[in-house]
Amino acid sequence: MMTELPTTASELTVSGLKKHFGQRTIWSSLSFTASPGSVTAITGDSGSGKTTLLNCLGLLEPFEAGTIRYGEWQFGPKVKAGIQRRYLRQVLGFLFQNYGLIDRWSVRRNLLVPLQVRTGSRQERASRIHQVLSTVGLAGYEKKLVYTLSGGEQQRVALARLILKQPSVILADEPTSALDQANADLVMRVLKQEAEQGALVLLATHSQSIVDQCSGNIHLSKS
Ligand SMILES: Nc1ncnc2c1ncn2[C@@H]1O[C@H](COP(=O)(O)OP(=O)(O)OP(=O)(O)O)[C@@H](O)[C@H]1O
Repeated sequence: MMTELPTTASELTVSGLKKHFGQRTIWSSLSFTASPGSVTAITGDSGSGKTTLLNCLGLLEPFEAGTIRYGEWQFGPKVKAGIQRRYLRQVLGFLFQNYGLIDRWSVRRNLLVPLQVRTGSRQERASRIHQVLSTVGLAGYEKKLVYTLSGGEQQRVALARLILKQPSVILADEPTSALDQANADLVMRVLKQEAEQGALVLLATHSQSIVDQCSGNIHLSKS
C-alpha cells in the first residue's frame, strides 16, 4: 500500500533492467544499487544508453523487464499513471538539458511550482525564491520570462527549482556539458549539497573531472 507521507531517504535498487529499441538491445540485465547521500556518475560511450537509463529511472521511458525499487515504491515494466505521477511529484527531481521549465512563464512562476505543496505565506515563498535565486547567481530575475534567458541562465533556474523541491532522487543528464567552468562548478556544488542533505544523485557524464567528484560510477557498455 502506497502512502502519501513524505518519502524518507532510501536506497535505489535496480534489478535486471532490460531495454530495447526495436531490434537493438540497450541492456539485457542491468542491476545496481545507489545509496542516499551518494552522487553516482553514469558513464559509457555515446549510445551506451546513459540518457535512456535516466529516462527509465524517471519513468519517462518504458522498459521491458526488471524492477526499480526506492523505499516503498516498486516499479516493473507496467506502471500505473497515478502512481507514476505521485512518484514524480514526491520523489524525483530532474536536471535535464531541456530544463523542463515553462518558457512563457516568469522565473518566479516557475519556481512557485515546487513551493506550492509546502506551507508558508506568500511573503515566505517570495523570500525563499529571492534567496535561492541569489544562490544560483540570478538575484533579481523573478519577473523575467524564461524564454528571454540564455541557456546557461535557464539551466540555473532549473537548478533553483531543484533546490526548492529538494527531491530525494535527482536525475541529471550531462548537467554541466553546456556550461562555463564557474556554472559547472555551481551545478556540482549544489548536487553535492543536495546529496549531503540525504538525496541520491545519478548523473550522466562524459567528463572525467566530473566522475572524479562523484562517490560512485556505473559504467554502461555498448551491446
Ligand atoms: N526513442 C528512441 N528510439 C529508438 N532508438 C533510440 C531512442 N532513444 C535512444 N535510442 C537509441 O538508444 C541508444 C542509446 O541512446 P542514449 O541517448 O541513451 O545514449 P547515451 O549514452 O546517452 O548517448 P550520448 O552520450 O551520445 O548522449 C542509441 O543508440 C540511440 O540511438
